[in-house]
Amino acid sequence: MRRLYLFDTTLRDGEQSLGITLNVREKLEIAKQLATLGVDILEAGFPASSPGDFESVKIIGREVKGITVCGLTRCVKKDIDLCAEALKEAEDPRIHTGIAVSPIHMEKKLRLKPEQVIQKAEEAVRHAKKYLNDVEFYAEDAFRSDYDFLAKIFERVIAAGATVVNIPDTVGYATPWEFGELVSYIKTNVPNIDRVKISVHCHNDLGMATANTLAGVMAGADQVEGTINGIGERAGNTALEEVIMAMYTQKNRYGIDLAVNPREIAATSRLVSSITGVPVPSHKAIVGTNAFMHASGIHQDGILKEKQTYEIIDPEIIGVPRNQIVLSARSGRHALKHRLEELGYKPEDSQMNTLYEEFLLLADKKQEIYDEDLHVLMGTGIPEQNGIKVKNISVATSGKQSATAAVTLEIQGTEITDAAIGNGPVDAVFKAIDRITGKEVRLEDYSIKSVSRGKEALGNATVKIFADGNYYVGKGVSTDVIDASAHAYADAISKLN
Ligand SMILES: CC(=O)SCCNC(=O)CCNC(=O)[C@H](O)C(C)(C)COP(=O)(O)OP(=O)(O)OC[C@H]1O[C@@H](n2cnc3c(N)ncnc32)[C@H](O)[C@@H]1OP(=O)(O)O
Ligand SMILES: CC(C)C(=O)C(=O)O
Ligand SMILES: [Mg+2]
Repeated sequence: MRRLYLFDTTLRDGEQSLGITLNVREKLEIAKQLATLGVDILEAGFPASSPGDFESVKIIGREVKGITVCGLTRCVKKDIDLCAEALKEAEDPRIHTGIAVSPIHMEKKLRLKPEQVIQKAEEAVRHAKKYLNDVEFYAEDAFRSDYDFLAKIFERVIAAGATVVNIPDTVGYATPWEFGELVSYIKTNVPNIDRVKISVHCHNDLGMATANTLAGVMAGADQVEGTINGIGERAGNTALEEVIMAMYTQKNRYGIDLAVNPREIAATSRLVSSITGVPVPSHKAIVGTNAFMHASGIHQDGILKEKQTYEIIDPEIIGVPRNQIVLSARSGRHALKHRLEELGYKPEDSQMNTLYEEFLLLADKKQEIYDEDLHVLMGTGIPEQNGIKVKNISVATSGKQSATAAVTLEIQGTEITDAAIGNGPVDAVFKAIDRITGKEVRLEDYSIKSVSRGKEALGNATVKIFADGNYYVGKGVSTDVIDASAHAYADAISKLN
């Protein structure tokens, strides 16, 4: 069996998605789940980018063990010094340094001659090696580079001590057969390439990131880079869950071994979506809510006769259980506990009474309780309301005219009420919250979607605000959309310093 290493960059390239800014606590929570999933390398951030990113890499390196923790740098000494400093307490640290190698990037962006680029690359790798042994070198925009030049720069960074060479298709321009050829070219034309690991890092601009990554693996790559749910710069990165399951379903055919636990895929996807505020499309491969649903009669008939007629993956393998018990207000604690355990939760007996009371309150409003409701009940997706709690809302609307909202918030133990007029009830509620908190924020995005099913489905509101030069995402869940929206807005504001 050939071992394939999984390099997760959800917290670095994934966080480069427009509008995502995660704080240290949020990044640490995702990092711990990625370690539970079993990725081999976790790229925690770009320490030179901001004090917040530095802190995240430092804390993840300190807290998350049993995994390689990596930080990104440019071929700039100051970036490398900061990265090494941030990784000081990591058990198994890696510096990921590199520079662009395509003619357009070297000439127009870096304004450097090819030989100067090689020198910077060598110096950066040598400098990083002063701090630690494991140094990965990325050749940004490798796919659009001159392959002889690419081979030359890899030869020189390997001589300087690189342990991994990364071949990125930075702008997602490759097709699978071309990308496979590139990896083969590097394998056969770079002296001493067998001393290092080859990594592939693909972007999804043409919708081919996963296909290109697999072509790279078939051509001999040892490591694949990607993000959970495929989030990332522009159209995103390779979705790691797709690579994992492509390998898993084809394990016997290709003889590739991974260290991951596929049962954690669904939970990891949910956590990343919930914390980043980036929804997973319902038809998304592997982790979309419809990925294991069968809608049309001929398919349903086939599935009932033999699951494998239309199902290439047993959903339980990725942690999506087949639902056998229908939960309602008539269910008891045993049924609730059984289903929660099937979903992967481990409720303590002492928690069950409170959980059951909350369950009954929800079940009285709904005919049926679905798994999505239970995830919300268990707190996955319900944000902590740090400091600001929504205590009461009353809204009056008059047809097409403006709406009035009175809102009571509890801020650090004190209840404050105020009212405002708005262009519709949600706007009125947000304006009342602004009056109470006195914060200057700009609403960037607002969406509400159902997170469960049925007439009384839970509404999941996501609010993105801009304040103090940063974006903040807040979430709120309730059977009442105005209430969910108010919680989401208060949650976003509570993240401001
Ligand atoms: C393909 C990728 O995903 S690469 C990673 C992208 N991630 C990021 O950019 C992280 C967020 N970025 C940042 O916080 C900032 O851009 C910083 C801290 C990295 C740099 O900020 P600044 O010093 O203000 O530079 P700015 O971003 O405006 O310009 C980039 C500079 O780095 C140079 N540069 C770009 N890539 C590299 C590299 N890999 N190695 C060396 N120099 C590089 C550019 O040529 C430019 O140099 P110049 O100022 O001499 O023209
Ligand atoms: C920094 C490198 C690895 C990158 O993200 C890219 O080239 O896409
Ligand atoms: Mg990238």
